[in-house]
Amino acid sequence: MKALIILNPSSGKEKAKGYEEKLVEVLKPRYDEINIKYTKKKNDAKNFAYEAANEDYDLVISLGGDGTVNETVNGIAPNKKRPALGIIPMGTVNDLARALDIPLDPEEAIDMLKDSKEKEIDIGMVNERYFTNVVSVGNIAKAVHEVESEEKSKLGPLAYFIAGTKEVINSEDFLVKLKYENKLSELKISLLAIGLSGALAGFGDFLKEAKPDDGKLHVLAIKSLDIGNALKILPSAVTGKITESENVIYFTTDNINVRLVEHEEKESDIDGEKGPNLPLDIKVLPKHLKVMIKNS
Ligand SMILES: Nc1ncnc2c1ncn2[C@@H]1O[C@H](COP(=O)(O)OP(=O)(O)OP(=O)(O)O)[C@@H](O)[C@H]1O
Repeated sequence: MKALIILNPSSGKEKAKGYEEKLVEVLKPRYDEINIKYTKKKNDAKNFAYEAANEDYDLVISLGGDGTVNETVNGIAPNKKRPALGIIPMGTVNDLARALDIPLDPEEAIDMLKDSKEKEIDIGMVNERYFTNVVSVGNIAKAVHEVESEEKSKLGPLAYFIAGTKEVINSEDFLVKLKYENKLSELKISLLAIGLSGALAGFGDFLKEAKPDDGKLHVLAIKSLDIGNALKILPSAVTGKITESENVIYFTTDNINVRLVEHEEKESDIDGEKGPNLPLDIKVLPKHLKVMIKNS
């Protein structure tokens, strides 16, 4: 068994390297070959993961923040034979770790690997890129990623929603054309989020219906929002019933095309990073990625 650790020395306020030794010790009983590669710049993690898949590695561990996880997934995903992904979260948001209940404390995440199992999860493809959590159009995702971690752990989904709501209210509506499963709809909205799991942009249990391996894209569109109807949505968001709210359109599909009707340009956000401008072609790749999770 072969494992590769992709370590971003700049992650987690440059603390990532401090976890290297412990991680190697924990992997030793299960893996007879363990290698470490350090990233220096953009796309290193993606290239290292791609090479590892072609060199028959069984496991690739991302020791870094969400940027490193995203690149690692983008390196693993295009291959026929795909190593499992391990996540030692060193970021501020750690979306995928949150969604899969992987400990957010790096020490605990390393300890988890002593007794872990592989889980196959869906990932998505948007234009030529892979994503693990959510593609959004509108200002909400940016806002969500700006919420302080302390606020997050105290308030949970509520903190995200409040941050998001502020941005949604301040953002301009836009007209989109959605094409999915032979249906065509034109909507005036202030936010569109297309996600794989319930942790839409870190919303925790925001969408109770969504499971990381249900083979579906969960499409959530919020119609024009003012303070009044934002406050109406709030209680349903906290209880995970946002889809029942009258200002929200929610459906599932396995692929969708999103284009603008009036605006000339609008950019997307993919898993908290800048994505391509619209139009977007999005599809789900069911159970395409194996991730190490708690064995319980
Ligand atoms: N040795 C390095 N020094 C500085 N930057 C690096 C190095 N290696 C990779 N990077 C850059 O680090 C970024 C990814 O950082 P990281 O994995 O910490 O994600 P993040 O999204 O910044 O995390 P978060 O915002 O959650 O803390 C990428 O843009 C990559 O180009």
